[in-house]
Amino acid sequence: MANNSSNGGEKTTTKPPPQPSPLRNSKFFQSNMRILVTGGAGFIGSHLVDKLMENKKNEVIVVDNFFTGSKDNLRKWIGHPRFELIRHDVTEPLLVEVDQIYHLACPASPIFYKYNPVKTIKTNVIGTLNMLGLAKRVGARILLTSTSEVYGDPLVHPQPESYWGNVNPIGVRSCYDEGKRVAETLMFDYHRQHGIEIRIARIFNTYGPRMNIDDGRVVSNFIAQALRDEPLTVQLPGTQTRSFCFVSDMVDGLIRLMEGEHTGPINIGNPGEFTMLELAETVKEEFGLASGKQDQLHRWGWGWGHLKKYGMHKIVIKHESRMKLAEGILLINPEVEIKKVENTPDDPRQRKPDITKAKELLGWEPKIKLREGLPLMEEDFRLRLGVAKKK
Ligand SMILES: NC(=O)c1ccc[n+]([C@@H]2O[C@H](COP(=O)([O-])OP(=O)(O)OC[C@H]3O[C@@H](n4cnc5c(N)ncnc54)[C@H](O)[C@@H]3O)[C@@H](O)[C@H]2O)c1
Ligand SMILES: O=C(O)[C@H]1O[C@H](OP(=O)(O)OP(=O)(O)OC[C@H]2O[C@@H](n3ccc(=O)[nH]c3=O)[C@H](O)[C@@H]2O)[C@H](O)[C@@H](O)[C@@H]1O
Repeated sequence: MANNSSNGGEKTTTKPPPQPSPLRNSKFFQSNMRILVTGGAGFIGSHLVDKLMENKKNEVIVVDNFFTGSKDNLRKWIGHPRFELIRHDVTEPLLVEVDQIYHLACPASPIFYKYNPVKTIKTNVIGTLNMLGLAKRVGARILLTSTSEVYGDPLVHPQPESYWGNVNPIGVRSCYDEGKRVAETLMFDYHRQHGIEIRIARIFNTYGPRMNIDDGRVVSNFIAQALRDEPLTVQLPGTQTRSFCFVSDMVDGLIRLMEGEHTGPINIGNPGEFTMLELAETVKEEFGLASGKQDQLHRWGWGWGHLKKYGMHKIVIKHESRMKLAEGILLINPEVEIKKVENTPDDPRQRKPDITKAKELLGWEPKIKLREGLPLMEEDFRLRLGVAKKK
């Protein structure tokens, strides 16, 4: 579409979208989808690589600077003929022939992204610019893992994608929150100006195996503290809420978004909302007893829900815990303390995704509840911490 600038300057025309490489129709392309995963050595990225590699038609290239990720997360793929790992910082240009780009490179834990805020915003802005430039050059479809932090400390609850957010532009979290907002802006500008195929996922709090044990995020903190018999540190006020999505559900959502026909942004998260105090209590309950508490109670003919209804479940937990402690099969001390500690500035007070779009446009919704996901993460942490189950 031509448009005349108001001062009679040069006519500007929007270039036609780049045609996919003619090689795309070659037998080779049809037999192999080449996928770049930036940040693929990280928590979500390494689970995404596992899933992508299950498809024998996929070739996966991971680039990562190992700031928060680890080669250990990818050890089972190193040396595999359809897999390549490149140490590369996305703030530097990259040249690889690929068909799809999952752009996950960015430290996710507040402790890490606040450690070097200038680098964090460079990664989000320059890193995303470099990946968009690559997508334009090779005609690749690109997915950005954005975040619920683009809503800031939301005044609308739950958060739909149409909500523009309530973000502090100069706070200690702005490197990440505003960095991701600019990344989204760049994605849409390349889409409108150059016809790049884009996909934007707004990821909500995700947890699961392979999270960094000491990366400071709440679920990893509580589980590591519980296993080390340390107090669970609830940051004030403790009534702030989050909604937690298990990593396998998250990966499923990302792949559906990439393979689908919608640019997004689309919220991907679990609408199950908890306060931090409730989360701490859940960790205590779930880990205060080894598995089998449900069978034990059913043997007694008591339904867990029945007990909870009359508030008796806490008495049973204490009783059961003391029994199992004696039997030496307790995972943690059920009396582990919950300690309230100071919080950091601009911590959002509430967060819950409206996932209507994900359901309707991607046919996706999370399957794993928090009480099902936590034990899967506890097993991973126990093994990595070398905390043997007592029986
Ligand atoms: N986990 C969550 O709860 C969550 C929530 C919302 C959004 N996200 C987003 O999802 C993505 C992955 O998050 P995660 O939880 O796996 O985090 P993570 O920190 O485990 O993984 C990020 C990966 O990116 C790499 N990386 C960071 N900066 C880089 C750079 N400049 N160049 C190359 N590699 C770089 C890290 O080394 C790491 O391997 C991030 O973009 C994050 O913002 C995560
Ligand atoms: O889902 C999201 O979009 C965001 O979720 C997290 O950000 P945040 O929710 O701040 O993550 P946590 O550090 O896990 O904090 C969650 C809540 O737990 C509290 N918290 C944290 C740690 C702790 O030990 N105790 C505790 O109560 C925090 O104050 C906060 O209210 C991720 O770190 C971000 O990368 C991501 O973008």
